[in-house]
Amino acid sequence: MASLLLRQQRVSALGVSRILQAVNGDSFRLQPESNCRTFASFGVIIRNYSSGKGTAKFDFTDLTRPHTWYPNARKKQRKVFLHVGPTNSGKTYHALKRLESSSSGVYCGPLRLLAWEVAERLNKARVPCDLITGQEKDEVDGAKHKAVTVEMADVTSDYECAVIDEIQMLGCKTRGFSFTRALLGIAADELHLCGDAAAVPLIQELLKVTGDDVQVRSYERLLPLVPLEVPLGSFSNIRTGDCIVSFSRKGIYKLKKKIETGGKHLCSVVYGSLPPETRTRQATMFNDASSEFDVLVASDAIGMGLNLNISRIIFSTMKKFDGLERRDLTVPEVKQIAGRAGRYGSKYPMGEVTCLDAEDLPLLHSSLKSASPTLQEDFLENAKLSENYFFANCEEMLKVAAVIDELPLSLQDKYLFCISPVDMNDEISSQGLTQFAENYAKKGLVRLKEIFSPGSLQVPKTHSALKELESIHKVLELYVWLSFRLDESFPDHELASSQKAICSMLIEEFLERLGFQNPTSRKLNSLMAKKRRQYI
Ligand SMILES: Nc1ncnc2c1ncn2[C@@H]1O[C@H](COP(=O)(O)OP(=O)(O)OP(=O)(O)O)[C@@H](O)[C@H]1O
Ligand SMILES: [Mg+2]
Repeated sequence: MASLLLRQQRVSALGVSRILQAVNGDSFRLQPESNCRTFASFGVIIRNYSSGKGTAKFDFTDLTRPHTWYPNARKKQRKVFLHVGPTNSGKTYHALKRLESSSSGVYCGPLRLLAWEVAERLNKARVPCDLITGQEKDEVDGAKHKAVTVEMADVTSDYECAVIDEIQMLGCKTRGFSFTRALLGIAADELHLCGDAAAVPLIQELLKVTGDDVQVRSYERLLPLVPLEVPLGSFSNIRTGDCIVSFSRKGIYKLKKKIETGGKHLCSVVYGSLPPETRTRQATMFNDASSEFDVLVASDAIGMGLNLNISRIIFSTMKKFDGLERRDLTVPEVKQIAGRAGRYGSKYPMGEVTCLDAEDLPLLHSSLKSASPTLQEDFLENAKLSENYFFANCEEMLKVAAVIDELPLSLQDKYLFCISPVDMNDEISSQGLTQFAENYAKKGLVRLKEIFSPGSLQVPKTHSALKELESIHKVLELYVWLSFRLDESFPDHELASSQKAICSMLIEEFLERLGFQNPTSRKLNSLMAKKRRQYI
């Protein structure tokens, strides 16, 4: 099923006075009402066609036709190409070739790293391309192309060509609605969708009603991926080009330490809560053959679309805590991660994959042999929805809603805070959000200095200080995000951006110092200092 998100205010006692907006339908108008304390009551799903003048035609229940929410896209008969196949099979490559040769276009990816990679690539190919993510806007003179994270996709502009990468994510409970919105809403003559074949039947079904012309192109892996019969066993068997996978931050640093203690390798690290720019630099260092960082320790943050020079993936575990329980990795997860090994065009002729422990090998082998389960309708929770859709998981938003519900803010502002990139499970980050929202409600102006003293940042000395710095980075990132949307009320955009950059530099400094604890020779130290200068 494809995910949808709607925002709502509860219908008042009279039943008609509260106004709702379908977020997916950018054509709808929002009419916030005062004294509305109902924002935390997401969950009841209602849609309204607002006239903008107080009188409105209501259709509270019919959510069965989301494709009609995007009139711009519906004016076109789009040519839709579905590029499907396993990882590393050239799906994105072919879609990007088409994007590059079009007169205007947009690339929508699930990760900032991917959007960044595409903007780099197009600009290098002399196709000026803007980079737009929730937190950054890098505009290039004369650009007719954009590389964006899917949440930033614009459904009001016209493009010749659009690419939505990792389209199977439209089934994702938390972020899927943005993929659904992009799929139904982008007004492009040609729409290229790249991803897992598991999404084909659902997309064909969803696009039956749009009048688009849909073609499927299947790809084969460009380099073989070989599941090994033997586990890694000992860390002394680690070699250049290895990527060892762990799903916890703690686990990642433990592995890094173990490998570096051997004195032969230095490890780049990539995991979700690292600042994105740090992730990019760590990945770049690993990819650079002249860098001493020849081994990667990563979480599943590397699992989507990224091109890394990995020769062998080693699963340190086949279990992952998903917020509720520690469970086995799913077939698509194993395939996505394992598929990172053996990048076409790198120096490795094939990819290999294994586990640290022999007991995990059977699950690895069986997962790689299994077909990914197709995305399909598995429940009809709400009879008012068309059977191909389900509602987005709003849990994270509800946590924010609960915090800001009492504040005297307009519905629009409350909604903005609800969709902001805050990690409410992180104490510092959630305190940051609360304070921003409170100060904004009180004074309409939020100065960064009120909650943060510039100049106070230092290289962390302990893991808990590192964690704190990661959280501070999140708060600064939140400020930058808000400053893009409420620029007059959050005027310290430059300061927040520069402090954010310092934060990630300090984190990287810590990561590099970790690498110094063990290396054997002075020569290596001076090499590292040189590298560090290069990457700063
Ligand atoms: N025909 C080609 N010529 C040259 N390079 C190619 C070609 N096809 C793919 N590549 C390169 O191979 C690598 C993998 O391709 P790509 O990223 O398109 O794979 P993908 O199928 O999208 O994988 P994933 O599922 O991981 O996103 C990239 O570095 C890409 O530039
Ligand atoms: Mg890809």
